[in-house]
Amino acid sequence: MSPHKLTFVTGNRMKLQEVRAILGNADIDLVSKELDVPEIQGTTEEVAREKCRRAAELLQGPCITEDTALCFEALNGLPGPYIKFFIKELGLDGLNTLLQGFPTNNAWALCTFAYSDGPGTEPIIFEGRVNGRIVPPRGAEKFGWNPIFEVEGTGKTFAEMTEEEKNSCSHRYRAVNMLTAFLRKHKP
Ligand SMILES: O=c1nc[nH]c2c1ncn2[C@H]1C[C@H](O)[C@@H](COP(=O)(O)OP(=O)(O)OP(=O)(O)O)O1
Ligand SMILES: [Mg+2]
Repeated sequence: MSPHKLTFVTGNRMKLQEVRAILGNADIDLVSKELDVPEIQGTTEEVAREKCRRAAELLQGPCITEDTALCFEALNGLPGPYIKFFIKELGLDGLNTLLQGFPTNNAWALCTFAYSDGPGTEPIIFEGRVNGRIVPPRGAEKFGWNPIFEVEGTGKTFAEMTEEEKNSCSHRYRAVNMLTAFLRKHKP
């Protein structure tokens, strides 16, 4: 059987690297397209859906996109899909300061993949979630909020894990598995 060709539209090389590692030798030929697709405001699902619709329009073909949210329990799920702007303006220390005075630093990481069959079709959504808490930065500052997200039950931030460790328990790992299960079943 020939591998399933899939175009992943993202401007983030770290995401691409992780998705490739998670896919490993799954029967998927991942092609990447580095486009910066405009992102709307809304719930994580709305943001993810619209991002994929716009990517499919730009590409004029089928594609997948991914949107990552970091959600603080104390803030009812914010910053959520807006985490990128919060990191840019506040930094990792600032995100810790933000939670001072709140009773909990519980958080969850949410990865939302969207699959589109092409322009004009409704994207299908796959979510992966991991619980944890926001802590002062620990580990290498290589990728986004990795140093401040301590994964529940591990005592480690994502930045303190090896790539293999992170890729076998992450929000992204869980979402990719749902996507590949769908593709195997519905797009053989
Ligand atoms: O596993 C992760 N561990 C740590 N940080 C992460 C992770 N995954 C995304 N991130 C960061 C990147 C960006 O600051 C924000 C998500 O924003 P998000 O719009 O989904 O990503 P992006 O704009 O970098 O790439 P894309 O072109 O796919 O939208 O959280
Ligand atoms: Mg983005």
